[in-house]
Amino acid sequence: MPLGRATKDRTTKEARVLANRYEVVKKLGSGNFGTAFLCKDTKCNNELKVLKEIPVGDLQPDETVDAMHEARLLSKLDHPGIVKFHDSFIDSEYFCIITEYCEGGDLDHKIEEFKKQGKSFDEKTILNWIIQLILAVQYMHSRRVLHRDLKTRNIFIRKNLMKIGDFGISRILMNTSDMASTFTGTPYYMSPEVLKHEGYNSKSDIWSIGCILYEMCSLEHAFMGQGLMAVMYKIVEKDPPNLPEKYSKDLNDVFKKMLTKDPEKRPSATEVTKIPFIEKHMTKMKETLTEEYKSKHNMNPDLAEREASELASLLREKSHLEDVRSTLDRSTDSNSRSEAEDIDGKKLTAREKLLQKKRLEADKKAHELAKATQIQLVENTKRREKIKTSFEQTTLPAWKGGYGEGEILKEALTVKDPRLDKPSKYKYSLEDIKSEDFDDNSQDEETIIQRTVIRKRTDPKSKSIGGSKTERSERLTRTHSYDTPRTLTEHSPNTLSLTLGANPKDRAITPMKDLMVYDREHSSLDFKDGIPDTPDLAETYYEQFGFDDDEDDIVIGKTDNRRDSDDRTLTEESLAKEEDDFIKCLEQALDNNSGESTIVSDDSVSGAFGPHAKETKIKNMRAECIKILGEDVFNKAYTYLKSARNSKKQKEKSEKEIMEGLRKFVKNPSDCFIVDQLLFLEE
Ligand SMILES: Nc1ncnc2c1ncn2[C@@H]1O[C@H](COP(=O)(O)OP(=O)(O)OP(=O)(O)O)[C@@H](O)[C@H]1O
Repeated sequence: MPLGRATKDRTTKEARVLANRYEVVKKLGSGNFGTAFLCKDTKCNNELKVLKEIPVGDLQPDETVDAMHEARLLSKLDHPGIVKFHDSFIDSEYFCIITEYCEGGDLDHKIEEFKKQGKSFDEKTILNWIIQLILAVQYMHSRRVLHRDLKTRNIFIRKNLMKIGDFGISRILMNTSDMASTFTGTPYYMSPEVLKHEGYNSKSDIWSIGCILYEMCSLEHAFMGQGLMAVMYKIVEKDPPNLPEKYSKDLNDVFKKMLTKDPEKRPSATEVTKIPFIEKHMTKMKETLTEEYKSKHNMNPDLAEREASELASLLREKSHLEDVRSTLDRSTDSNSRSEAEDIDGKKLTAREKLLQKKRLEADKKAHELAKATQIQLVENTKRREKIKTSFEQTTLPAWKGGYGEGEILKEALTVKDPRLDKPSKYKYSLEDIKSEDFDDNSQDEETIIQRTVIRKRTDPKSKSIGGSKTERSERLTRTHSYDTPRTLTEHSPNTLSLTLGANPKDRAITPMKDLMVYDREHSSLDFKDGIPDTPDLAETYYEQFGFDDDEDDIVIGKTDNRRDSDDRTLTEESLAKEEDDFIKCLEQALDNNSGESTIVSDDSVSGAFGPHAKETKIKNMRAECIKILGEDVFNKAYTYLKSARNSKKQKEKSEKEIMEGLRKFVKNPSDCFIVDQLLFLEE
C-alpha cells in the first residue's frame, strides 16, 4: 500500500457514538498509531473511558480474527498498575480500543511540567512509582506479555497511581519479530540488544523502566545526543550516567542494575523486587498504606458523607411517603365516591387529586427503594468484611507520595461532594445553614433538611444547640456520630423498617428509624403534610425528589443501570478497589509469589495489523516532521540524510560532519532528529 494512503480522517468528528455505546467527548491527542479520544460509556453509567482509533485499512473479516482474539485475552488481564483494556472492535477502517481513562495524564507531561517549574520529584515518590511500575511489569511478564514500547508517554497517572498504558498492544499492532516494528520511533528507551538486532525480550522492558527511572530523577533522557545515531551509539557503547546526587546511592545502584547492557545479567522484574533496598521500601509502603487505608475506612468523611446523603434521601422518601399515606388514608374512604365528591364535606382540591394520582406510583417506588436498599446493604456488608479481612491479614503501609505533595491515598479517596463547600466537623443548625452557608436563599426547605442531615456532626467541641427553635433543627438533624463510624452496614436489614403501607414491617427502607425524627408538629417548615400547597409546587416537589413520571429507575449504590448522579459512588468504589488490589500486589510480591499465572499466549505472535500499523506510524511521523520543520526544510533534510545514511561515500562521514551538513537547511541540526527516526523506520 502506498505511503500516505488516505484513510478517512475522523479526528475532528467528535460528536459521534461508536458501537452504539461510546459517545466521543473530545480528542485527547494523536500518537504513533492513531488518535485517542475521551468518551462516555453510555452503557456503563457514562463512565469516562478512552477510545483509541487505529487506522488499519480495508481488512478482510478473517484478518481481524487474530486481533480480536488477542484483544479479548488482553481484556482479561487486570492489575492496578495497568491501564485497563475494556473493549475493542472494528469500526470501518479503524481498529478501536476502549481503555480506562487516567485523568492525571501521562508521565511525560508531568515531567515537562516539573521541568518548567524548576521542581524535582522526591526519592520517596519516585520509589513508590517505580515499585508500582515494576509490579505491573512483573504481572504482565508472568503472563508472557511484553510491552515493547515503555516510555514516559505510556505511563499514566490516575489519582497518583501509576499505570502502564498500551501493554500488549504491540501483540495486536506490530509484527513483533520485525525490527522496524519494534522500533517505535523513540530511541531513548530502547535497549542495546534491540538496537543490535538481538531480539526483544522481557529484560528489554526492564531496560526501559530503568530509563524511565532516570527521567523521573533528572527530568532528562538517560542517553542524549544531537542525532538519532548518536543516541543509539551511546545506548550500545556508553555507560549510563549516574542519577543526580540528591538521590541515594541505593537508588542509583538499582538504576545501574536495570541498565546493565547484557540482558542476561540484567534483573527481571521479580529480581528487582528482591533487591534489599526495594524490598525494604515495599515493606514500608505496605505498612503505611495499610494504616492510612485503615484510618480512612474507619473514619472516612467522604464515605460518611455519601452514606449520610443516601440516608437523607431515604429520609425524604420516608417523610414524603408517610405524608402521602396519611393524606390518602384520610381520603381512602372517598375512593368509592366520585373524585369530585368531598372529604369531610369538602370537595377534593387539585392538590388532593394530585396526591391520588401519585399514590400508586409512590407505593411502587417505595417497594423498589426497599429492594435497592437491601441490595446495597448486602454489598456494603461484603465490602466492609473484605476490607476488615484485608486489614487483619496485612500490615500495609501508608503509601505516601505523589509529586511529593501529599498522601496518595488521601487524594485517592477524596471525592468532593459539590454540594459541600466546607469541611463539616461541626454541628449545624438549620439557622446556621440558612444564615451562613448557602447563598442561594431560594432553596426549598427539603434541600436544607438534606444538607443539614449531611452536615450534622456530633463534634464534642461544637457549640451545643439549645432553645426551642434549635431543638426543632435538632430534630431535623441526624444524631449520628461520624467519629464513631457507623454505617448502613452496621444495621441488619431486619432492623430496618418504615411505617408505610398496610404492613409497615414489610417495608424495610431505612436504618434511621430510631435515629431520626421528623417532628411535623414542631417543625418550622411550612409543608406540614409533606406536600406543597399548590399543584404546580407539588409537581415540582415530586420531580425534585425522584417521583417524576418519566423516571423508571431508583438507583442506590452500585447497580447495573447507574445514573450520572452515581458517578461519585462508582469512582470512590473503584478507587477503593484499586487500593485494595495494590495492597494485595505488594503482599504477593513480598511473599515472592507472583500470583496465579494466566498465560495469555506466546508473545512471539505477529501483530495482526503489522503492515497497516507500520504504515500509519510512518505516515504520522512524516506529518510530525513537516509540522516541526516545514515542508520545504523537511524535504531537503530528508533527501540529505537519506543519502548520508545510504551512500557508501556518505556513510564514511562522521556524525559530526553529517550534523554540520544539516546546518545548510536548519539552524539547529538536532531538529532533524525526527527525520532520522523516520528514515530508520522506513528502512
Ligand atoms: N488512558 C488514557 N488516559 C488519559 N489520557 C490518555 C490515555 N491514553 C492516551 N491518552 C492521551 O492521549 C494522547 C494520545 O495518546 P496515544 O497513546 O495515542 O499516543 P502517544 O502516547 O502520545 O504516542 P505513542 O503512540 O507513541 O504511544 C496523549 O496525550 C495521551 O496522554
